Amino acid sequence: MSSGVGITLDHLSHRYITDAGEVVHAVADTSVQIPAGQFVCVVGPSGCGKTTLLKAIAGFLRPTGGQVLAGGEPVRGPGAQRGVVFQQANLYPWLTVRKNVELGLRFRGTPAAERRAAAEEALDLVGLVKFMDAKPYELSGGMQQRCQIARVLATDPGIILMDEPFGALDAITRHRLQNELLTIARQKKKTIFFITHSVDEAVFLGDRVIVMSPRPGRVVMDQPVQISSHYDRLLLDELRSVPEYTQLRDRISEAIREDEH
Ligand SMILES: Nc1ncnc2c1ncn2[C@@H]1O[C@H](COP(=O)(O)OP(=O)(O)OP(=O)(O)O)[C@@H](O)[C@H]1O
Repeated sequence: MSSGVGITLDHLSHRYITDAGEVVHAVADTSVQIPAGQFVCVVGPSGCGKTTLLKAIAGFLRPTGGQVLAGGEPVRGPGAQRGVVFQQANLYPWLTVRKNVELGLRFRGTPAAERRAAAEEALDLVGLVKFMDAKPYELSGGMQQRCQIARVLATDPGIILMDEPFGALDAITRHRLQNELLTIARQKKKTIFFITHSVDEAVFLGDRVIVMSPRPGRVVMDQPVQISSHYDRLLLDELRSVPEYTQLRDRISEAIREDEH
């Protein structure tokens, strides 16, 4: 199993040129150092460049300024070391859950037996072993997201990039998946870059919360979160109501509101 890989955003900036020829300054001079194994949540107003940052780390776009390093190496395109989880699961409807999870490994030419073992292990982690032979349309929205997470886990990347993965789920399923993801993150020690609109979700999941300004996005708050390490014996759900948790959540919400004015 490969463990987490560090990420460096080195004076990253990005300007898009629209089809109409307008320049959109999405991200301004952003430098962030993310150590291997850290769970970082990014929040900020709509359009502040969160997805642009994620795409630059994934290697889906070349930033117009600065650079991204993953494990100390410049990112020049997508790579096996970085897995991406989107808001929509994008599963192939004609493939079973297991075959969907094996897909990344199949593209890499991993032998069938190895693929199967990795898929089963990943499905076990997300609690979907019983549904291995089901088709995606037989799964609920939450289960489809679990399947997408398993597909990324099966390829064993050092970095997992998540773009509002629970944004389309109902509140109860969302809480459940947050608990599961936190358990997996602690167990696997991957580096996780997680975009969300929910400050509550960010404080619950993150070892650190980064708050971005309105466009052009830059870091306006960089907040370590150590609540869960202080409350080791509490159940995950109980963590959400400890005073430190609610205070931090309010402080971050306030920082976002202040910056919007
Ligand atoms: N391909 C593109 N061409 C032109 N402008 C773009 C393109 N992609 C994004 N933008 C613009 O860049 C800005 C940042 O977009 P981005 O998707 O990174 O923001 P975001 O913080 O993830 O937004 P949201 O929270 O709404 O998902 C926005 O103003 C968006 O309209």
